[in-house]
Amino acid sequence: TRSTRPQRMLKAVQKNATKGNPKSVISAIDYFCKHSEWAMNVGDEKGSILDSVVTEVNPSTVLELGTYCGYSTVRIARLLSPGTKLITLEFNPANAAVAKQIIAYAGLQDKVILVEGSSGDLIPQMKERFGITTFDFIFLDHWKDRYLPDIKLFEECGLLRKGSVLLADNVICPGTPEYLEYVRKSPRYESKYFPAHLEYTKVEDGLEKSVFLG
Ligand SMILES: O=C(NCCNC(=O)c1cc(-c2ccc(F)cc2)cc(O)c1O)c1cc(O)ncn1
Ligand SMILES: [Mg+2]
Repeated sequence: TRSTRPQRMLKAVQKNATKGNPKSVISAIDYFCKHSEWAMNVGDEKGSILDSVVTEVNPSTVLELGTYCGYSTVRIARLLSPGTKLITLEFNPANAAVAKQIIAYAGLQDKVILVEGSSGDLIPQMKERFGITTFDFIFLDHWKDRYLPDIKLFEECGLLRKGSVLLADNVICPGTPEYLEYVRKSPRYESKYFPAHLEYTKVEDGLEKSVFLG
């Protein structure tokens, strides 16, 4: 049967990247998406903004919602201090299987805990299953209608502390209007929009960075 787009992306990484070299894995995926097939990775333009926020925060506890093929997982994990791990949640088992192999090809498997399941089920389990008290950095890139219910879940589960940083992809395209209204109106967050474009296109999109004020 015909391969899937994530499987073709993995093949492109294995063909064009250097094992153990995260930068070459990132470049191989970006090349594949620009010249072969578009895919919903955060991409190089928004990815550079992601890099700068991760570097600024230098987090000890990290959560990513929506692994997809592991592109942003590799971008984040390559910047983490030694001994720091990131937890990434993926709902779709086929995507998780590809992501696992792409993360391993980059040599970052020891810095990543990939969990299959829905964010709504897994977020309340973070403390007991992974010994998390609070997250320093959260990257939201999963189903766009889950951003708002999940940020409320973070608050209810006591997973945010004064200064926790949430960075959300796709706040313009596909768009997360309810989430944007919530973080921009709430006195409990200091929010800032980083304008960019939908990955590999000229369509307007951007990232919203929201700092929890406690
Ligand atoms: O992660 C899960 N889906 C992918 C989320 N990501 C997106 O949907 C996404 C979409 C687009 C996009 C933009 C324009 C367009 F024309 C088509 C797609 C871009 C992006 O940058 C994304 O991130 C998921 C699955 C599931 O079953 N349960 C929980 N989560
Ligand atoms: Mg996205």
